[in-house]
Amino acid sequence: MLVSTVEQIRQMEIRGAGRIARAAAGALADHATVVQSTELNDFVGEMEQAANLLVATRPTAVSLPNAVHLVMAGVQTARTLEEARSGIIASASQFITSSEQAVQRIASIGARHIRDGDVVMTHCNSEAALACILEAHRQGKEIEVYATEVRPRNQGLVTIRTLNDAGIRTSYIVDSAVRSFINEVDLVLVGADAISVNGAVVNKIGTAQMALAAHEARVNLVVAAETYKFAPLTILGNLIEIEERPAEEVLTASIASTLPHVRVRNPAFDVTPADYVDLIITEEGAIPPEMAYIIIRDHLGWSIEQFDRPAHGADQKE
Ligand SMILES: O=P(O)(O)OC[C@H]1O[C@H](OP(=O)(O)O)[C@H](O)[C@@H]1O
Repeated sequence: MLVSTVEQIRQMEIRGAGRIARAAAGALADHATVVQSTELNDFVGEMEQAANLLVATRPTAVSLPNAVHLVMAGVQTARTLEEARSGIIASASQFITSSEQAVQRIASIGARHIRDGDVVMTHCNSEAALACILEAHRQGKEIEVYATEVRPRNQGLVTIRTLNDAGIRTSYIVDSAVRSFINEVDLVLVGADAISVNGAVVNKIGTAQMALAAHEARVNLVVAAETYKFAPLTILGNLIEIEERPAEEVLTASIASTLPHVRVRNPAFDVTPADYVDLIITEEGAIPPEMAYIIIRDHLGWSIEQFDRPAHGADQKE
């Protein structure tokens, strides 16, 4: 299970920041039950190796290290192997349940920000953002969605399938058509893979240009994100790593081999500065991006005081 989960996350068969986090928690719980060690130290070592393997699969979605951190939290202080094992299993199950509840809570808070008659534009396939749209629809609001294609992995297909199944009128557009349609839109609603202490939002590549278009057209941009999408280490000025994926996702190897002077760049995410974000819907409530530090301090338990060196340049640069 550990090896297959690692591979599925790497290959994006399991994808979406929340789903990745829950899959990692589940894989750790499963690994804790199968590890053969008879000594506490060996067990802890094996589990830490598994944790590192999971965290290394995809570098951007901070939900992954946050989930692993929460699941592994008690392991260092466990007095016996059994205590360490049961602690991991319990924390993993607690994380999975609270993550699912967080999405439901975000749906009900987010739906309040979608009005009857609204046209909503979304990008990529975010469970949290879609939950808000589905909940607004369930409440009987007449809404319409513009969903992008999301090159190169086409996650937009998953989004339009979900919207179609719910009976929501949807326009499917190529990524480059965002600005052409932004004036027909009342609200942009997207998810997040990571949110920095200064409120910058890291999400699927193309989000930042959608945000720019929304800003220019004076359309509000709302982000739906669980509190474990906030990145504690950005307090120290650490930047969130933007994953660059294989060239073959963009250009087939057979075409690429005929173009020796062409290099493909394939970043999976981009950074939307806080200035372009109107609201972040978390399970704890809707907050302005400027309140990101409060979430990191009060809900993830990391505060600036715990570090012995001062924070420096905490801006997430683009
Ligand atoms: O957690 P939820 O809201 O489902 O998704 C959050 C974000 O995770 C996805 O990343 P990818 O498709 O795994 O690269 C998208 O960028 C999406 O907006």
